Amino acid sequence: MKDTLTIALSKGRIFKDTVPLLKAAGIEPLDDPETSRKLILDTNRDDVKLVIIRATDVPTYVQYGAADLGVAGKDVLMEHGGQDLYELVDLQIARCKLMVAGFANRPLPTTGLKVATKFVNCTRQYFAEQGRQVDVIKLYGSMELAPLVGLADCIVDVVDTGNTLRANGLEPLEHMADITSRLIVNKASMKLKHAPIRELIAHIQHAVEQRNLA
Ligand SMILES: Nc1ncnc2c1ncn2[C@@H]1O[C@H](COP(=O)(O)OP(=O)(O)OP(=O)(O)O)[C@@H](O)[C@H]1O
Ligand SMILES: O=P(O)(O)OC[C@H]1O[C@H](OP(=O)(O)OP(=O)(O)O)[C@H](O)[C@@H]1O
Repeated sequence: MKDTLTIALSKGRIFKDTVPLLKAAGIEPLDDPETSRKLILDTNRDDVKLVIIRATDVPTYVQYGAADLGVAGKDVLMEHGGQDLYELVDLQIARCKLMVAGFANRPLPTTGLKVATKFVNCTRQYFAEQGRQVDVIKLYGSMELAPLVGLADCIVDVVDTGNTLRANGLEPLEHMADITSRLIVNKASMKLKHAPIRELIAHIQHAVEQRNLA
């Protein structure tokens, strides 16, 4: 019997940008997660299933082997820590930057700096490396609101066009990391299902290169 491969994806931009890469590997989902309520999607291949989960949960499913592979942003991977998984292909999708953002003409306090973010580990590490003492306030979304209502002096979040920051009177202040999404693989799956995973990776890698040439 053929090994089954389970691939973890999040709805929205990652799903949308991953579908063409999967198609190049001969894998086509039979449902659209934007319209279906199903969490496990069949594909045109009996041996490949997609599981649709929150972006932040993708590394966890892959770490524990509940999914063999997944697609996750580098921001999410840095925050997770990357235990028990390999980061194999930079898919160069969902490109953005992890940044510190705040009010343009208000210097950040040098002591007692309050930072609101969902990226608490990345944030602690970034400021600790610079010897800056911070209070990190964990949020789950809409970080931009925090400085506006005095919850924090600044935020750490991903920025693409900068429109969300601008719309809220904020600006990017410090660049922390360039972000793209990566294909990740569970370490045990990589050993046990080596051949089908290698084949899938080769197709996806090729599709990324072809897309970049176009
Ligand atoms: N505005 C953006 N432009 C480009 N890429 C982005 C943008 N926002 C987020 N990303 C990247 O896409 C990934 C998935 O983002 P998405 O918005 O689908 O999930 P999320 O809402 O951040 O996560 P969750 O649902 O788990 O809270 C992020 O981890 C990041 O790498
Ligand atoms: O610089 P911009 O182009 O404005 O993009 C940045 C915004 O994108 C992300 O949110 P997203 O659009 O994914 O919304 P969500 O995470 O709340 O779904 C992020 O949390 C920022 O709010």
